Amino acid sequence: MNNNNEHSSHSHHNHGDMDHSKHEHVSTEEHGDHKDQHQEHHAGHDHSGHNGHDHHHGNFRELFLKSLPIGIIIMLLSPMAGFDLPFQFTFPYSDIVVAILSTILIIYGGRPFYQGALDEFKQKEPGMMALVSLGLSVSYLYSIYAVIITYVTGEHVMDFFFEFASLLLIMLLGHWIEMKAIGEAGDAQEELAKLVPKDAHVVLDDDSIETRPVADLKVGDLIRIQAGENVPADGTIERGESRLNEALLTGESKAVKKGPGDEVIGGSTNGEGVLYIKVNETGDQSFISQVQNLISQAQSQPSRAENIAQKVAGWLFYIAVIVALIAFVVWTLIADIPTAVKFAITTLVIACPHALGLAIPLVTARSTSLGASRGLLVKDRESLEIAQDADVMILDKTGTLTTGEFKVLDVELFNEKYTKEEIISLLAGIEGGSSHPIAQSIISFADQEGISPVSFDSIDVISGAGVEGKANGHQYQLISQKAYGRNLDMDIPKGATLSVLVENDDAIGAVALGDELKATSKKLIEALKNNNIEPIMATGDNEKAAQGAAEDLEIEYRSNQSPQDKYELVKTLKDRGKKVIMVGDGVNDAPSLALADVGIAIGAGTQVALDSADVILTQSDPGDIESFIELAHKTTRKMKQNLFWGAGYNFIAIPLAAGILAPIGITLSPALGAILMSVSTVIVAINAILLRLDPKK
Ligand SMILES: Nc1ncnc2c1ncn2[C@@H]1O[C@H](COP(=O)(O)OP(=O)(O)OP(=O)(O)O)[C@@H](O)[C@H]1O
Ligand SMILES: [Cu+]
Ligand SMILES: [Mg+2]
Repeated sequence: MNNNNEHSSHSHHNHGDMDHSKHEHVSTEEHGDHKDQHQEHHAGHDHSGHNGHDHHHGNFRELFLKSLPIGIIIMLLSPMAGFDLPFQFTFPYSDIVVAILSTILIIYGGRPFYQGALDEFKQKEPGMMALVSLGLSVSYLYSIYAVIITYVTGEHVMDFFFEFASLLLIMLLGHWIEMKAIGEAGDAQEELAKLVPKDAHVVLDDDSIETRPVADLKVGDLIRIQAGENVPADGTIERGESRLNEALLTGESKAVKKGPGDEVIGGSTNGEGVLYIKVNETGDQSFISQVQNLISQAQSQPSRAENIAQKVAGWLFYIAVIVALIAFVVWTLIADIPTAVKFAITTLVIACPHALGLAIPLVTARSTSLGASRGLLVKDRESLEIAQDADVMILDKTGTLTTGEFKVLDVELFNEKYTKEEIISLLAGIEGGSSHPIAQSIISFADQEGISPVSFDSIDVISGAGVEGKANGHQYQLISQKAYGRNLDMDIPKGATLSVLVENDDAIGAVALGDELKATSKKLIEALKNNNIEPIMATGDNEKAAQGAAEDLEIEYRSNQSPQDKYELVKTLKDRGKKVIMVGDGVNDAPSLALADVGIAIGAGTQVALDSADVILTQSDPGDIESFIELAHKTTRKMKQNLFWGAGYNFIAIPLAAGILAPIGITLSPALGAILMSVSTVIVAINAILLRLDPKK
């Protein structure tokens, strides 16, 4: 088992490359060469570290079931530790039969352990497989030696065939159970992969249907999705209406109603209706495989706790071997060689770097899949450990705490040259180049008024201030009042966001917009305060708008914050020794998201924000920030428990196995040692499975 080292050597920093037409889609795309390296590296050892046994060391279930009869015969024919138990019988030369059966058993049933040990030595990280192999080898070889001596000298020397057989059987059984328990902890990637059906029904030109493997789908294909089927690829609905469940992809548990023109994501579940969709993305480009990439990226970064666990697990092999040698020498001196061999074997077998090696990966696997099912994509695993003792959370206002769906409250004119319609047409035109929530709101407003946008020749975004562009030979800007820098002669509606339309440095119009708090914002602020995380709202919006929202939420705030100001704010707080979480959605939040100890990009944010963030919330629900904090707390707690258990177990088990309590009559047999070692791993796995999130309120 090489769980100890597979996450060690890579830390990928990939930058996504997203199709801007679908902001709700989170995507990352690795650079070609990177990806190859990644896969190559993992080809040798298993990727997730949770199913390595089946791949590398054979199928433990089958090995156990086939080894069982041989093992039982050996145990029946050989006296345990020299004592004849009532169910045992021997006959002349039965020890020769036992020796032959044991040889078959060690070759067949012992193979996975020796192979595992070989892998471990190749990677210069001997671990549990090496220990088990040593234990098996010592008991087997010593017993063969005992049989030979017995026949050569005629004097009976005690053998360990009983111990050898029981040890091997328990090891096989233990690993079979382990594998099952580990499997339960969940593999987010596998769960996602299961969502995509194998076949798709392609509608051909003559309207007939051909069922094709999903891998053969092409962009532009028209496919039919029957009621109740899963969607095979990302696409746009051409015909039909239905409710789709995207729970595993976006965390939205309610089915979403969709009809012609709406986009559907591969992997979501179709409800009652039959849908005809045109395929937009397939394979690597699809939303689901981008999410899978993200998860695998996160899983390839070792977390802090994991680093500790790996170090300790690395030492365990040497500790166990040294203690076993000491036990052997001491027991040879105070008792006899067979006793000494027994204690040495037990010591080798009981030391389980495995529990320690799995302690953290299992919790991570569990917490990643738990997070993903709530729409929390953790790109950087350490962020869970850091967020857990955060001091401050800086929240952006627009789109994070508020809906970002602005209502146009007022359009003001400052120059007789333009009519109101012309101003609105200019506003809508210039916003065509912006991805700011204000832009979408103004464009739909113009659309509703039946006003078509002016066509702009070029548009540039002025980060944190607005947009500028050229149309009809004129230079226009749509910027905040702060950026405009002069007073305006108008009554600004209370709490409104104001943007000024400027032509050649003169205001020709202004638009006042109103936004509302999201339903769960207030609850989030309360939850943060309860968790001793101080919330601060930092917004690029004007003082009045900021104050209004902050008063409703009862939080501290900073208004008129440029991207630079937000960055400075994070920096100042960090310099003061605070752990800072930053939550944002916009382009202008990217620098501070990257600087903060934990950067959370919320919902339909921009690609830049998604790239710089450590955590991505696929929905725009502030309640998910609460879930993230809860996940951080629970994950860290489980990690600590598992680490404590995995390390503490050895602390007690190794001396016990070496016979330290023999003077007061407590000793362990190799078989019991094997049981304890398996149990300790299963406990770690079960503890990880018990990681649950409270139901979303
Ligand atoms: N595309 C745009 N159209 C019109 N005005 C804009 C645009 N982008 C920015 N502005 C103006 O600049 C101000 C600051 O924008 P910025 O993006 O920094 O903050 P914000 O996103 O509104 O608020 P927050 O920081 O809370 O998200 C806005 O309040 C707005 O007046
Ligand atoms: Cu193990
Ligand atoms: Mg913003």
